Parts: sequence; C-alpha cells; structure tokens
Amino acid sequence: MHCTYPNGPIRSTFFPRDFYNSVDNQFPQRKIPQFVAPLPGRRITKSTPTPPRRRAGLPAIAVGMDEDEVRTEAWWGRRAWVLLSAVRARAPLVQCITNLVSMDIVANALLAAGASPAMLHCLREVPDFIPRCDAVYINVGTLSEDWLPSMRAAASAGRPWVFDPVAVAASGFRMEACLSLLALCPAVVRGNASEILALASRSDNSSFKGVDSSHDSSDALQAAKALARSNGSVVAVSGAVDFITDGVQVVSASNGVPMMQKITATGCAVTALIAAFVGADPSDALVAAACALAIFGLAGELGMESARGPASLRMHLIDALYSLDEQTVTSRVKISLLP
Ligand SMILES: Nc1ncnc2c1ncn2[C@@H]1O[C@H](COP(=O)(O)OP(=O)(O)OP(=O)(O)O)[C@@H](O)[C@H]1O
Ligand SMILES: Cc1ncsc1CCO
Ligand SMILES: [Mg+2]
Repeated sequence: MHCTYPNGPIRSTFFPRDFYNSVDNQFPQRKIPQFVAPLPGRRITKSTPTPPRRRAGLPAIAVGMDEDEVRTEAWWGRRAWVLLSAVRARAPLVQCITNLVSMDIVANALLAAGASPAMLHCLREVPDFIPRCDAVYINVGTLSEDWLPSMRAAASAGRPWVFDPVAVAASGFRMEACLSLLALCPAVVRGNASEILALASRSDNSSFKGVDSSHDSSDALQAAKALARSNGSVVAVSGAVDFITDGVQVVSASNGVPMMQKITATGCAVTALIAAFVGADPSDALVAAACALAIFGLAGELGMESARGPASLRMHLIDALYSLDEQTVTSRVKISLLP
C-alpha cells in the first residue's frame, strides 16, 4: 500500500462500505462532497531541495515564499513565522478524534496557536462535519472498538489528516487498527521513537513500553524514512531532536525542553498543531510538520523561563504559544535540512 499523496492530488472521498449500515440508516445514501482544494493549484506535494512547483508550472504557494531560496536556518525561521501567521489569519478548523487524556491540552494548544479545534468523535456526525474542516487529527491513545469506525470514516473523508499512533505496540488490536488507519494515507504521521520503530516494523513486540518512548529519536530515523517511503506520508519522530522526513529529505527541529516529556500529551498536542499547520497551508506537509514541531518546542523553551515544574510549564507553554512574535520565531526556530 502506498499513498498517492503527498506526491499527488488529495484522494477523493469514500467511506467504508458498511458505513451507512452501521449508523441505523440515518444517512440514506447521502454522499459527502468531494474534497475541494482551498486555493486553485494547491495540493499536497512532497518538498524536494529543488522546488517542484515551479518546475511543474504550478502557481506559487499561497504564503508567498520564494521556493528557490536556499533553505538556511533563517529561511526556516521565516517560514515558521509565515505558517504560524497563516494559522492565526485563517483559523483552520481542525476536527480532532483524540484520546481522553489529551483533549484539553490539544484543544487549548490549537486555540492558543490561532486554530479552531472541534473534538467531535461520533460516527453519525462525520458526513456532515468533516467536509467543513480544513484538517483532521486522529490519535489512538485511548482507542476503543467503538471509536475506530469514526476514525476510519474521518480519515477517509478526503480532508488532509494527521495521525498520532500512540502506544501502537501495546496490543495486537492497536497495531491492526493503526495499520488500517495508515492505509488511509495520512499527510503526516507523528510519533515518539518507540512508536515509529514499532509502526515501521509492524511489530507489537512487548519490549516496547506504553505511551512513553524508550528510545532516542535518532534510533528511529531509518525506520521513519522507510515508513515514509513505503506509505507516502511525511513521518515525524519527536524527541530531544525532532526528525521529519518524506523518505528522501530529512529535516531536524531542535527546539524544546526535556520537561515537556513530564506533561502528559504534549506529543498529542504537537501532532494536533501539525494538523493545524497542514490545514492552513496544505501545499507542503514536510515543511508544515517541521515548522509546527519547532514552534511548539520554542513555546516550551519560553514557557520554561517562568515554569517551576510540569504543571506550570503546561500553562506557560500555552501562553507562550499564544504570544509568539515574529522576532522571536525568526531568530529562535532551529530547523535544518540534514545532508
Ligand atoms: N528531551 C527533550 N528535549 C526537548 N524537547 C523534547 C524532549 N523530549 C520531547 N520533547 C518535545 O516534547 C514534545 C512531545 O514529544 P514526545 O516525544 O515526548 O511525545 P510523546 O511521547 O508522543 O508524548 P505524549 O504521548 O505524552 O503525547 C515534542 O514537541 C518534542 O519535541
Ligand atoms: C497517558 C496516556 N494514556 C493513553 S493516551 C495518553 C496520553 C499521552 O499519549
Ligand atoms: Mg505520544
């Protein structure tokens, strides 16, 4: 199975064959509209060192950056600011089917960044609501059999979507569920190192711990590249250094503080932020993921200046995300393209 985007146009809408039957025939043969790209010429494209859109004769992306510019750290800083500004200006609607632990921090992080979160998870609402969303975020942290059909339907609805495979190796059921979601072509998969290693190897072997990583992000870099290549999704591994890859390029994002691991669901929140960035500008999922990870890490660094422990860091991180300004973002975002 290899997803067609980020290489090509976003998939057309489809629902699982049993979808309408499974909701009491309340939606008699109703079909949701096909995905319509928000701006002409926009599509999810894999970024390459040589800008593909210009070569392909495609219009410049909406945010007005010059794609021929060399991707220095300063370029990434400007890009991160432009994307954060796009989130603030467009307030992308992000439908989140996320775990029960993370709902609060996910919604608050999205709001602080300027996006509009919606934490709906009822299968019967998917056909009406998902077409209105700019992006979908799916997180299996507190997976149950009841929620899986909603996740599958939301992921199949033709919107760009971002996947957080929390504790994918915890059980055979969870691994199967994650693999079935992976087949529905997420624009970005973001996990910690243990999760990406397990997902790439399709192994639910018990040496993997629960939701926390027992590996460094660099341990999962090759697995992330392989997964990105085989699935066609951008894959991001979080940790002290975050790595983001489309299977060819690898970008590192080095913002953040270790205490972010002591707040539950910071990983869930940053994956939701990636969805907001993709929703605001779906033209390049790799750039969106790298910038969202760096921005979130930067908010952690700024929050840490006033924090006294995990609980106050949580509060100050959200405040910092809300208050980020151009000078701070452009001078402090640490992203680079690895050779
Ligand atoms: N040692 C570290 N130093 C700096 N930042 C870190 C460190 N570890 C994690 N982070 C940052 O913390 C955030 C969460 O990443 P982490 O890898 O802990 O996610 P996770 O394990 O999926 O979390 P959760 O499952 O609790 O949501 C990311 O933004 C990441 O960059
Ligand atoms: C602690 C925990 N358990 C299931 S999901 C979650 C939040 C971090 O992923
Ligand atoms: Mg996680």
